[in-house]
Formats: sequence, C-alpha cells, structure tokens
Amino acid sequence: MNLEQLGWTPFFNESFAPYREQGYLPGRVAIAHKHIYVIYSEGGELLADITGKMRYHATSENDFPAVGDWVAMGLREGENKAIIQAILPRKTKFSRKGTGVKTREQLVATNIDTVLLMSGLDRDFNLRRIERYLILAWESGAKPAIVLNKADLCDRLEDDIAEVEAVAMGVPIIPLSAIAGVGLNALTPYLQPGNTVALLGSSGVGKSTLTNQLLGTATQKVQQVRQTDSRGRHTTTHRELMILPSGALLIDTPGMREIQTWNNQEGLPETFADIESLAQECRFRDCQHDTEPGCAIQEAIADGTLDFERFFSYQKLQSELAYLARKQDQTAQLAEKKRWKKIHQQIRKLSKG
Ligand SMILES: Nc1nc2c(ncn2[C@@H]2O[C@H](COP(=O)(O)OP(=O)(O)OP(=O)(O)O)[C@@H](O)[C@H]2O)c(=O)[nH]1
Ligand SMILES: [Zn+2]
Repeated sequence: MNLEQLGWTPFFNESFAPYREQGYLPGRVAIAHKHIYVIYSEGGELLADITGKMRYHATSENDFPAVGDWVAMGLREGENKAIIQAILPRKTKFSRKGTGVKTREQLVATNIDTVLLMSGLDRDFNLRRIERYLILAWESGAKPAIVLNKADLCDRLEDDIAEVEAVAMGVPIIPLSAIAGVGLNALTPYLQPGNTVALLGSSGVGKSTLTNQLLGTATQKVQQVRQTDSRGRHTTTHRELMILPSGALLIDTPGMREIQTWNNQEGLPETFADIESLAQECRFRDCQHDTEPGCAIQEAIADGTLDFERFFSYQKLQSELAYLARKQDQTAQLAEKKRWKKIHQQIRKLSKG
C-alpha cells in the first residue's frame, strides 16, 4: 500500500511535515475502538495505542483518533505495534448528535470525501429522511450524492426523481439497482483511486448489497480480510476502512448504521456468553479488562482461549449500546422536563385565577 492509495493528499502531506522531521510515520486509522487502533500504513497493517500524553490531554472524543483519521506514529522497537503521537487536521468530520437536550458529539468517521446517501425507491421512499441525511452530510464537510436504490421495484421512476430533485438543491441523484448491478457505472466519478466514500441510509436500503457489488463479493455480508494472527492461525476480521477494487476507499463503521441497527440490548449477553461468564471471574467487579490485575479476560487472551478479535468486537458493540442507552436517557430527561414545564404552567394559571 502506498499513501496515495490510502487517500493521502497534499493537504495531509503539508500538515505532516513537522512530524516527518521528527522521524514519525504517517498512517490511516482503519478501526478505532476503546483507544486501540488498527492502522494502515506503507508498511502494512499495524496495531496502535495513543501516547499517555494524548490520553491525558483529551477533553472530548474529538481528541482521539477516529476511523478515517491520518495520524503520525512512532514504531515500537521489535514489535508490530505503533504509538500514535498526533492526529493530522481533519479534512472532513462525520459526527452525530443525539436527540437529547445536550447530547455530546459522537465522532463517527473522518476524512470522508463523498457521502452516498442511500434511499430505497420502494415503500421506504421518504423525502424528509433524505433531507435529514443531507443535513448530516453537509455538516460533515463531505460532498453528498443521493443514491436511489431498488430502481427495479419502481414504476414511477421519473416522478420520484423529480420529487427528490426538488429537495436535493443540485446534489447529484443516482438511480440504480444494487441487487441487479444496474446503473452502478454512474458511481464511477466517486469511486476514483484514493477517494474516500461512505454509505449512509436507513436499515434495509441496500448498503450491504451495494458494498458487496462494489467489493465484488456478493456472498458476504461485510468484507472479510484474511490474515494470519500472531499465533499463526487464520482469522477473518472486519475492516471499517476498505480498499475497493476501483481504488476508492469505503468507510463502513457500525456508527454510521447503529441508529437503526441497535435498538435493543438483549442480544449482546447471549451472543457473547463466553465473555460475559469470563468477566464474572475477574478480581474486580468493575474490571475494565484493560490493565487490572486478576483480569480473567486478559488472561484468556494471553493463553489463547479467547480470540482478541472477538473481545474487540464485543467491546465495540457494548460501547455502541452504552451510547444508545445514554441517548435514550437524555430523551427521557427531555420528556420529563417538558412535563414539568407543563405542570408549572398549570400551577401558574391556577394561582392567577
Ligand atoms: N429489489 C431490490 N432489492 C434490493 C436491492 N438492493 C438491496 N435489496 C434488498 O433489500 C434488502 C436489504 O438490503 P441490505 O443490503 O441488507 O440493506 P442495508 O442497507 O445494508 O441494511 P442494514 O444492514 O440493516 O443497514 C435485502 O433483502 C436486499 O436483497 C435492489 O436494488 N433491488
Ligand atoms: Zn477483567
């Protein structure tokens, strides 16, 4: 992999100059989770930490690397592990705000050039939703394009397109059928080498189907990258920053999908029963399974009985669920606030009368 293939541009090259002088290397974040990172670099794929200094000075999620970020990193001697020293300035930033009174910003992905807003031309067709997605896209700084999928199911294509044109304000509109592979050529301008794209759209609009078409692996739900882990076994792992055969980079983080995907917490303990029961054996009840002594999970990873990738994925899902729970909490607080406002109004009315 060379840097251009990963999306490197003069914009990043310029801000990297002082770090190059200090002997650091550039890399791009492919997975970010709980301050452990998978980085793509000229030398291949690396696992990375951030410096203690960075952790100490961080005041919000913005101060931590996110998927898509370019970072300056130092290599740990004799190890296949890097230390992230700095995050290069972001060209674009995709974040989400919850629905609550004052939900803190959640950074989803960065340095996306094009956001493909996907809508279905079936019953899912909804102009208000397209508008909301357009707002998100514009806020991010990325250029949007509207993909109208499932054209094969639509018998009023012209009319639907005209309706979308009315809200699109000049944003390109691309009707296609992901499943049939029809109309995909119109995406070519956005799938140029080094261009970073992301798909945004509700559950069921066909993001996975289109992703698979673009990857050329129709049978897989997500791209699986084969690799050999440190113990020499083959593992398949999901990458959130993918290099498409066209040379474009596709960002697909759960964060971009979670609104619709994770609306209940019930599945997690069942899905990860092994980890849940290991956690019962940790010395501390509030063990974060990080550097605590007597952590059963770290021990299981060390002796090979628990796959690191599996734990990684568990933690990721857990933090997403926690995020949603917080958001729902805030929505509840807002409702409560409204209720009290009403009660106060009534009291005021009564006391006047
Ligand atoms: N008729 C038709 N069906 C499609 C098309 N694209 C996708 N589908 C179907 O729509 C359903 C949902 O597609 P997915 O690709 O899983 O949708 P998604 O956006 O990835 O959904 P989430 O993973 O829940 O976010 C599947 O049954 C697909 O086969 C299309 O162009 N035409
Ligand atoms: Zn533990």
